[in-house]
Amino acid sequence: MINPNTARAMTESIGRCARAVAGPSTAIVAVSPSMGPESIESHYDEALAVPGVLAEVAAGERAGTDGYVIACFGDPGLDAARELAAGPVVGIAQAAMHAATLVGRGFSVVTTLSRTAGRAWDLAHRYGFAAACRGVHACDIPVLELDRPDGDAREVVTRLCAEALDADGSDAVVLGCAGMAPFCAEISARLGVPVVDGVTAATKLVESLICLGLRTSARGEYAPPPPKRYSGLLGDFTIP
Ligand SMILES: NC(=O)NC1=NC(=O)NC1=O
Repeated sequence: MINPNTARAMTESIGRCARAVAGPSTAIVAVSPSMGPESIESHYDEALAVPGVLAEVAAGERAGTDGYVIACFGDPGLDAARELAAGPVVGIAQAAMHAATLVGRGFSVVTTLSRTAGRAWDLAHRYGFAAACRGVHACDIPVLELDRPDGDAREVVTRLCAEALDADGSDAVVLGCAGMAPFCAEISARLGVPVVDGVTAATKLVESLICLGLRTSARGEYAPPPPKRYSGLLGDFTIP
């Protein structure tokens, strides 16, 4: 489980959520880069998070990791990570959107800042869910304030999920941030519709792919990157 931001509390929360659904033979290791943004709320943050994500994948390959979840709703570095990894790499946005389309005709995404809505739409189109994604709604709560004990994030997100279902005519909700994972079961129970959290969806998807013997294809686009020199700080990365 790679948390692409450097917020330790989120990494621990992601690990807890993944372990809650992981099978008995699955060892969950939750990690986050030592460098990068404390939260990812813009294209700039996302770009600066990718080197750290790739460093964690490279370390995982050296350790023999079977598969990876990129636990940020922008799926930062997903394609590049697949070039490094032998096993499957699944982003929480892609996993959540897939799961939502298996239990509903149309889903609404409820995410954090309004400025990240475009990225969610981009991913829906990239993953082939342009028709199934009926709307993207932002609660405008900063990522690192989602778990504030004195905050009202859980209520705000729940209310926005209900409004999104009505506004979009959708029948499922995708939570658009790893920080919302702990809200998932309660919101689903209160609204009576499938609410999908990408952290747990991606965890089970990676498990399933591994169980099916499906590894990232080394043929074509996801083949290991051609060897070359990387100067400056990036030169410290060793591609496995
Ligand atoms: N839409 C989002 O805010 N996504 C995220 N930012 C993070 O730092 N983690 C996420 O999942």
